[in-house]
Amino acid sequence: MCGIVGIVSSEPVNQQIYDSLLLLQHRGQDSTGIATSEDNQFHMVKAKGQVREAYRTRDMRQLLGNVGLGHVRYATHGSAGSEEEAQPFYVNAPYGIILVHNGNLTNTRELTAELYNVDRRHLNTHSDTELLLNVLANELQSGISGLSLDADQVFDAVGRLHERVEGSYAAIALIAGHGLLAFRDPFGIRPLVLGRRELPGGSGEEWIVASESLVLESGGYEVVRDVEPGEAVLISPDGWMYSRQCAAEPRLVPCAFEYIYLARPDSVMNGISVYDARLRLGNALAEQIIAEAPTGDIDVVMPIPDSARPSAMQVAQKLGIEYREGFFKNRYVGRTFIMPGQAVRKKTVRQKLNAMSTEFRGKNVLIVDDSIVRGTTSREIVEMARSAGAASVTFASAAPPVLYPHVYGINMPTRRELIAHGRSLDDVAEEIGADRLVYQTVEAMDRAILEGQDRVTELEKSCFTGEYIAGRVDEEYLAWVEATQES
Ligand SMILES: O=P(O)(O)OC[C@H]1O[C@H](OP(=O)(O)OP(=O)(O)O)[C@H](O)[C@@H]1O
Ligand SMILES: NC(=O)CC[C@H](N)C(=O)O
Ligand SMILES: [Mg+2]
Repeated sequence: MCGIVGIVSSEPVNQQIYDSLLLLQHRGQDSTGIATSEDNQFHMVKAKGQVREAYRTRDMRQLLGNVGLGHVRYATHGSAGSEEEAQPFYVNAPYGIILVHNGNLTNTRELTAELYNVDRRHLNTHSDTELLLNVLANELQSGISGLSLDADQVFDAVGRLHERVEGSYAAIALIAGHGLLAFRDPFGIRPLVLGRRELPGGSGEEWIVASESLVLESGGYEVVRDVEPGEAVLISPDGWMYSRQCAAEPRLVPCAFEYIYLARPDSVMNGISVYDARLRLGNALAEQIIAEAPTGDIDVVMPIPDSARPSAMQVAQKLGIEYREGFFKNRYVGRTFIMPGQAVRKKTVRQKLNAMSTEFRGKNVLIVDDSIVRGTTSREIVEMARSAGAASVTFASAAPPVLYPHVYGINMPTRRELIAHGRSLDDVAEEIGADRLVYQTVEAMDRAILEGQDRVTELEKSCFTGEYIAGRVDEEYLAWVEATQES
């Protein structure tokens, strides 16, 4: 999962893009990049690591221009450690295009072959984003004659891109001299939101597109709306906004994992508040706990910081059991799950969380997490709770068991790494060392996330059900991913 942002202004955008990326850091920690456009010249800086350490003052000074975009990467295709695969990506024709992408393409093998054999395009990395950019460039190139490019030609090109590309993609591109283009895949799996603000003193207006609404709010932008699934939005360098539905059959099916774990709680996605969804997941989980596990002996409910807090609060309230914070987090350590490599994830859980023994000694604790994926966190946490003196540990997950790979932008590509895959509830409890284990059901998760609105009626939840909505994702594909991707 990555974070993306693009801004069109009548003032320099470098600082605003930097600030926006800081707010999106929770979506990707592997690498980051910013590109700006000044007249017809692009400036670009990319680096490994997090936003704070990636940019120097001299880099920021170089990023001139009133139009720009930025990216924080959490690799799902190719290599997390590769500087060359850090985004944005650039092609020089037609016009010059720079692109950032959140999502994961699934027909990369077919696209790689087509782009070389038919379109005669050179690919220099293993990144799926480079494929997406080259398809866009190719479709733009094939739809123009002469020098001019109008909004309809751009939207036609995005329409042809939708026909060629499978998987998930929310993308933002700069087209030299023509402004900023943003588009979302026909299922709207990954988020993208559009905002606007008046510049102080009536000196014009600015447009922004970003992965999460909190970026807009923090920058003082009015949230205009989500970019629709399949839709493309083009904002000219002088601030004119054009939009069109470019997909033949758009259908909004956003990723459930955004609401469960990935997004910041203070964001609203597709009309659903992430925080409210997490509260409702907590309510539903409490009902499940009541139905499945005797709670009479439980002394305290505890969250695993940070993402589980809203759900854990509701569990405690619904069960009428005291809510306590027993795990403390080192705020200087990033999110564990989105780090590349299992060894570093495992080591980091210990560095990140510490169990305070006074809160555990002799107590029967109910620990709530938003999800159990590889079990890296839960295994360590249960062990820490026991060493801190817990009498018993009940573990509850606000998400259902993760049984299948996620191929649409969350890096859980192989079945063997998923702790619940091929294991019964009791086996998983034993694996993580818990006395009791309770999972949310898929139906209850659906209801909890979707409640209270009618805009979203279905969620992308293949990692729980094994049903993949976009592209050909079958046994052969999953086996190929398992054999080739880093996990
Ligand atoms: O079963 P696992 O493979 O360990 O994955 C699940 C865990 O990873 C995430 O936490 P993370 O530390 O990434 O972020 P957070 O601080 O936002 O909770 C998530 O909140 C779970 O705690
Ligand atoms: N998490 C993402 O959105 C990743 C984008 C792209 N697939 C990459 O690996 O760079
Ligand atoms: Mg967590």
